[in-house]
Amino acid sequence: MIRAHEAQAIREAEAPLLAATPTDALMTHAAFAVATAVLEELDRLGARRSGTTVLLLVGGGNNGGDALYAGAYLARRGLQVAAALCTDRPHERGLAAARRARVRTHDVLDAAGRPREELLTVLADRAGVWLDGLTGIGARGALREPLAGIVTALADRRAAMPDEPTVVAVDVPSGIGVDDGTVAGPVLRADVTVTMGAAKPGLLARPAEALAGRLVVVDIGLGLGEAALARLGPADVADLLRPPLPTDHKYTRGVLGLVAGSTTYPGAAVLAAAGALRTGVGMVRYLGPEGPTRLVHERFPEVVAGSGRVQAWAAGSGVDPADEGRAEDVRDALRRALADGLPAVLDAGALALAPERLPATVVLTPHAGELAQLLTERGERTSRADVEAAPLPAARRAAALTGATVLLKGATTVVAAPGGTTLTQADGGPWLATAGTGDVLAGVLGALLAQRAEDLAGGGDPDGALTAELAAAAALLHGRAGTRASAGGPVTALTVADALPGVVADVLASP
Ligand SMILES: NC(=O)C1=CN([C@@H]2O[C@H](COP(=O)(O)OP(=O)(O)OC[C@H]3O[C@@H](n4cnc5c(N)ncnc54)[C@H](O)[C@@H]3O)[C@@H](O)[C@H]2O)[C@@H](O)CC1
Ligand SMILES: Nc1ncnc2c1ncn2[C@@H]1O[C@H](COP(=O)(O)OP(=O)(O)O)[C@@H](O)[C@H]1O
Ligand SMILES: [K+]
Repeated sequence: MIRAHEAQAIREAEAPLLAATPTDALMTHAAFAVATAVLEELDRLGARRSGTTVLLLVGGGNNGGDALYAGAYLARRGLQVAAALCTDRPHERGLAAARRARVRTHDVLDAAGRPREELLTVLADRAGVWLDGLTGIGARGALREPLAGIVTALADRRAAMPDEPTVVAVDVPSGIGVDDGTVAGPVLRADVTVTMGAAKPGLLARPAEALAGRLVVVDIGLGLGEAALARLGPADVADLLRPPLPTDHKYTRGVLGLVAGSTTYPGAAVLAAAGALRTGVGMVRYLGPEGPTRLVHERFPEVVAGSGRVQAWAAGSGVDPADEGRAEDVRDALRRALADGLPAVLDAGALALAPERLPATVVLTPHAGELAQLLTERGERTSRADVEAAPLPAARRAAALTGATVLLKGATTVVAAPGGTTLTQADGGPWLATAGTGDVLAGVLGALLAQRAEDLAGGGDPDGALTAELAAAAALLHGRAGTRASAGGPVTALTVADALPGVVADVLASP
């Protein structure tokens, strides 16, 4: 599991260490890790250390101090190091250490505090590695001048260079929303981000996540509390799955009630059923009109049609809320879930049919457009673009407004529980952006809720912490199934579902 902590929590955890250790001990530790990451990156690229020039981009805070100390290490290892001082107040001891190690320093601001673009360009062109130490967790909002202009000029330069430099960000790519993953102004896209103490939420949430490159987390010995955001790995998902026991029978493994598909969209029924069956449940009970039922049976004769006892519900995939008959089936399933205290997934058409408030064991699974509509219907005018610009805050807001757990689909999936648990998963590739994969996901999540119904039913998970982890687990299984089905090429929703048993087996075998 990767755990991310907000800037304030990092500061609070740093404070006692800063007081107890010699001056800059923490910073030199961080800087050593940055220098090591630069050397490893050069080795990976097959570049010679002695022939490489590193350009330090130095801002006025401790982030710039990290860069200066890292530059000193690199200069001692035989690299050519130049520092572009983008502030009139660089970290003093860091600057002295860099100069002692023969780092050449350049003031890239003129007397009026504006960037000397020609000098910056010359320095940028000479360097094979740029180390971004402009701002870290101390930055507030979008980068201001002169840093904004410097970053814009560098980004333009980089795009025009025949051999793009490798960009290593110190702690975070300067200018990202450290706590929420938003990108409000110019940011230099990094190939590697070396982050101190713990990951930050913005490194695991879009759009900022896409600018961070490979993530290296450096342990500097911080005693941190509960994470603000987490990302599951396969071993975490293995702990959440409930594989069958020798004593199990179909009813103890979990029965999923499925209300998906309609005369207009019959395929969704097959896809959601496939997602559930291939993830592993004791039984799927399908409720729907004759056409979709027949289609489900052609593909999955094991599905039982008609109502009966279930442990969890999945409703809404392939249902048009304007189709009154089907809408009533969704409402009926939801009424039963609420009355029986059972967990449920509400997808697609069910989102518009959801009441104002729901329990945390109900998971809403909108994509960005559907989430925008959900928020707008609850009095907070939001567009799809707004959600895409700030998916993490949007998902959290929807969880707070509805009381439900929210799984926001997209290139990175965001899961937010009303109690505050937040996870993001980025396990699949863009080939998953094809019709019907969302229906498969609803089935996968329904299966996981049915498997763990004993822990969720009857008010078992009031703040949604477990529900959210199961939703994130569903996103991991679904994403990995997408990758496995794709093998670099296109997928169809059914091939994603067909890849699930192999992914489940791999996950269960993971250490
Ligand atoms: N305190 C320490 O000893 C340690 C600090 N660490 C580093 O220190 C960083 C935090 O340092 P600071 O608290 O000094 O803060 P930063 O270095 O992140 O940023 C503060 C500087 O940025 C400027 N600034 C703030 N918002 C801005 C904006 N929107 N546009 C332009 N400039 C802006 C401020 O005026 C100030 O000069 C961490 O990210 C990490 O890299 C690590 O070295 C670990 C140890
Ligand atoms: N660019 C992307 N990269 C990775 N996964 C994606 C991307 N775009 C969409 N997905 C995933 O594909 C699925 C699409 O679901 P959805 O939009 O509901 O499609 P549909 O309604 O057609 O089934 C979701 O699981 C989503 O997270
Ligand atoms: K930085």
